[in-house]
Amino acid sequence: MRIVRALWGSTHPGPTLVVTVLALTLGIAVGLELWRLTLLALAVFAGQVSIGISNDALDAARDRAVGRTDKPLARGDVSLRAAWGAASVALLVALALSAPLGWRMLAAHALFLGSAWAYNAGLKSSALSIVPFIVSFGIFPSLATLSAPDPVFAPGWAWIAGAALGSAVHLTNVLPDLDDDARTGVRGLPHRLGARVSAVLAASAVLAGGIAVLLGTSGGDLATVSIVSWLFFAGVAVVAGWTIVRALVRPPARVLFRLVMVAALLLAAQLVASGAALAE
Ligand SMILES: CC(C)=CCC/C(C)=C/CC/C(C)=C/COP(=O)(O)OP(=O)(O)O
Repeated sequence: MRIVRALWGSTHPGPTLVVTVLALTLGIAVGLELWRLTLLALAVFAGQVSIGISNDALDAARDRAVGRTDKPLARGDVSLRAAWGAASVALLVALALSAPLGWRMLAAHALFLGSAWAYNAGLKSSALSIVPFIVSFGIFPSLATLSAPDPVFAPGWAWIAGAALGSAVHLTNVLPDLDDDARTGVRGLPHRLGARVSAVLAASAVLAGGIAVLLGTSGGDLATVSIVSWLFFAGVAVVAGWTIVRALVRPPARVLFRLVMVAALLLAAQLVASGAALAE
């Protein structure tokens, strides 16, 4: 039980659940039948487990060096061997569950996972650290549309919204860890840009993503945008705008991280609210 709890704690439970729920809601929005929806959600969940645990396994020595007590592997609650075993099994399960949904979905999910594992394996410490987030989250809406009986890639605006969401997640996820990372030599793009520029870029990306959804779903005719989509977009615009102003006029603080996360969640909700347009 202790091992299972430690492994679960190493999956990055928050992002694992959020990404799984996002896949599920996009699947519902594009009208997948129950068995397809179930496979999609379980495959994405297993993939997230593999990404999260392998990330902590690769970071264990660094996390121990800076005394990260929030990391079960750094605390020694579970062995590295068990972690690698769990991450490998989860990866295989993710691919095996994707296969019945068709080879296109399998290939897209393999790209999503390969890009995320490449981040864990070293890209996180380079100036290209944002690329896996652009690639993985860019293709993410297509995991739902490619799971349909008539598989299609999601439209361009959904790729833009996904990539914007991924960029914002990366640029802000590392903000609270900037000092620890500097001590252990992790220098990704946000470390090079600094907290203020990263927060402004993240909020701008979310805003651009919101505009892409608004224009994309309506084909440029804003009169056809539903009231729900407008409300989510208004939320995105207000929170992102506030974040940008706050980052520019006051010293960077943890509140920026929370603000960008709220704006990113509103963008995800806007994307899901416009989900029916994904399958058109
Ligand atoms: C990479 C990628 C495209 C993932 C897509 C899905 C996603 C958001 C997974 C969350 C787990 C993760 C790799 C967090 C970043 O770790 P970190 O090492 O930067 O930070 P940490 O200190 O929280 O582990």
